[in-house]
Amino acid sequence: MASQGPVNPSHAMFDLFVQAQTCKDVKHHFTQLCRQLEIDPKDFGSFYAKLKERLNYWKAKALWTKLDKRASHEDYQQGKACTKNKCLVLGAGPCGLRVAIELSLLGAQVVLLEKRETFSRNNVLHLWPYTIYDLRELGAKKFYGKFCSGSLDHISIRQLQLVLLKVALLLGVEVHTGVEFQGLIEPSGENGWMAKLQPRSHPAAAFQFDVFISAGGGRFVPDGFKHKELRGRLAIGITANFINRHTAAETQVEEISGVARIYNQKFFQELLNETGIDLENIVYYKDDTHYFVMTAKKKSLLKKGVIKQDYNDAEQLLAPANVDYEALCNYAYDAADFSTGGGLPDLQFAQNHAGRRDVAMFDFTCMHRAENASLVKERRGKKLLIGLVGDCLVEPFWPLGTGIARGFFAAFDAAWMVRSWGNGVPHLKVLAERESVYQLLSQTTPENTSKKYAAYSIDPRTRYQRVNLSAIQTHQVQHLYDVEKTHPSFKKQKENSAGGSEELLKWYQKHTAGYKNVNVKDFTQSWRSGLALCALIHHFRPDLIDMSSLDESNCVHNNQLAFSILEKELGIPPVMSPNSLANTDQIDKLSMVLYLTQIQSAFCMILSFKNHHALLLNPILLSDLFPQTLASPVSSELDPVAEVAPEPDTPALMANSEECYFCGERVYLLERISAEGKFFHRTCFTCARCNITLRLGGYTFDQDTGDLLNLYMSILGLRSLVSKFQLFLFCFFNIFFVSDFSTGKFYCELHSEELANGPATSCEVGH
Ligand SMILES: NC(=O)C1=CN([C@@H]2O[C@H](COP(=O)(O)OP(=O)(O)OC[C@H]3O[C@@H](n4cnc5c(N)ncnc54)[C@H](OP(=O)(O)O)[C@@H]3O)[C@@H](O)[C@H]2O)C=CC1
Repeated sequence: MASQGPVNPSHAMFDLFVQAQTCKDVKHHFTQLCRQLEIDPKDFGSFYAKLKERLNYWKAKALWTKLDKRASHEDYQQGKACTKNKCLVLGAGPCGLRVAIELSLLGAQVVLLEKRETFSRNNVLHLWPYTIYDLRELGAKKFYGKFCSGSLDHISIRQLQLVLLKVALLLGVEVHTGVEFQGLIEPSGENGWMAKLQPRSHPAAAFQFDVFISAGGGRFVPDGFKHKELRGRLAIGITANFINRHTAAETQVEEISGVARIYNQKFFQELLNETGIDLENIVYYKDDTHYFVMTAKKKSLLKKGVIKQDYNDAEQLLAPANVDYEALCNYAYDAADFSTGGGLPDLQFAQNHAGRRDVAMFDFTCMHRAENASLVKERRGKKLLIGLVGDCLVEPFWPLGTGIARGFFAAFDAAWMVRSWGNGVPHLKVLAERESVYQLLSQTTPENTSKKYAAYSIDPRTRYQRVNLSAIQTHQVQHLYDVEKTHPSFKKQKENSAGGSEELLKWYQKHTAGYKNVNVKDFTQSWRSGLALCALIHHFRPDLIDMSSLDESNCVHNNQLAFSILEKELGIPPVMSPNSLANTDQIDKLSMVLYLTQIQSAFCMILSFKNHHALLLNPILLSDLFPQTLASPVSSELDPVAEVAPEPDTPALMANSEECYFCGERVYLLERISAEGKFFHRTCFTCARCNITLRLGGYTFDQDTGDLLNLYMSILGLRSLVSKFQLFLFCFFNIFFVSDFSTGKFYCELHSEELANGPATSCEVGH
């Protein structure tokens, strides 16, 4: 009744804003509220403070208490960490909105663009415990009373978007819907980085920014980033949403949090007998809609006429032209009706954003993942920090329950990156830190992340259990700094390196001149036979090599000889195998330059130390400088003044070559990769269970020695049906690379999930 509502118009407007159930209504009531309170939302710096001051309404105050608590976290530096930063966020999906909230708490000006006008995703997302905690602390329950009530741990995407949109607006984020981002516009004249938008005349097109966060969803890849596609065996997913009228009869019907064929043969056989529908599994969640997601067998889809023609290629198979939409609706309807025992009366499809019946079919074993999470572009001296979050960074393999949880993690990590940027941390360090954290993202599970949800902040150390912010070094992210070729710093860098290589080449020419079959004219082919290296060694230490015994055609032997001497006497490990140098199609120039620079440094020091005999009086210093030389019997024959080590400023080559962690063979610098402090051949880096090749950042390492998977398998019989369903899913979709924390072994995503989660994790149903 009208008389029971608040009398103060701004209170009434606030209530309407809080209760609004569409994106349009939220924005409309927000504008009305701002007008009523005479606050300009563009005044982002003081907007929230003014709002609090002018809306002294008990309902609002309860919300302010929550938001104040979050804002008071030390990471935000009292909202001053990023006051100079202007951030453009692309995408008002859950992840774009979540990162926008964090950026505004850091004090940045945040403009968010979304091409859709409406929030119409009925699909339901499973929430990890921390996401529930996080959303509660942002006031989710005040905006959506039913939020995770009782044992519910899911929410429809559109409800989640509405909650986050409201919070973002209250914190001063400028949200524009119906605007498409079409690319970056490089700085020119007085202008900094801007965005090309559709419509072109949109006011946000004038926004100049120094941070760009892309949360544009799974298929959106901003310029400069590379996506990898991971594809498993075909698994055809169908999602369907039906209107929930919230009647007593509907309330009675129980949710199905996951049932898989291998654990309930009878159910699926009956379904097949009665309807001709053949499924691997089915999930049903009751939310804004009745939401069903199921995996259907291709054969039954063909038989029921849902798929018109059989193709091996999944894209062709599921292309809209090859799908009978009517038949698909019937298929989904019958499956939903059967699995709920006909308990949902008058099943009627909800509408999707296109105003059609909300049913979709897709190949959900195809997953994209960005190779890196960040990038810095510099043009005309203006730097732009770019970061990816959400599906745009890592698309979830939804049956594993990872999507929104990892999406929020990435949003926090991106905010932490922007905080460093705002604090003036050098750009390469910002990138290195962000990429160090990104390596861990695919490994996160509810089990291996910190349980102290209240302590979670944008600081990765509060969430990831084993994070090393310096795991990746600045020199490893040079390629993520994209500076224009005409920029003075680029030119200088290039000149220096060119000049440096020329000097190096001349030095080698001088010290190998006159040797038979040795002609140093480059950093690649000239070194293939091994004679040039042997000649150099002979030049400085003729006693170590008999040049007359060497045969130019015996390249592998020559290389082996030179590598051994250089390693033993100077402590410089080879960067590749003797065979690789002799036979590879393309010798890596950069690696050779680095290797030869090491050798040059070492021999130069020998020469220079000839005049510094005093040094030899200090044996401790000597042993520090020349460990190999002093330890080796050969070295005792060396001229003492020659006992020198390479310069310490080339750490990469200082490390000795290692044995491969997997095969035990020697692994050379050029061919080696490392993870968890272990070195190995790229080809040896495979999952301990399924042998699939792993990638860095996409594995889990288990330190213990026992294989927990066996343990989980053995206790499987004691677990619930849902648990079995999960394990079944993990086995069924055995392709994705993650990792685990239980065995001294490396695991792919699939098997790590099995290990880390065990069969107890519930499945995610959003997609
Ligand atoms: N159908 C489903 O159930 C889906 C579920 N999800 C789940 O949602 C969660 C978070 O996803 P999130 O990473 O936020 O991504 P989302 O896909 O939810 O959001 C990205 C948004 O950005 C919009 N967008 C894309 N390109 C542009 C552009 N050039 N200009 C303006 N807007 C653009 C997208 O519109 P548009 O979609 O029209 O391209 C979309 O609304 C994950 O858990 C994920 O699994 C994500 C996608 C689909």
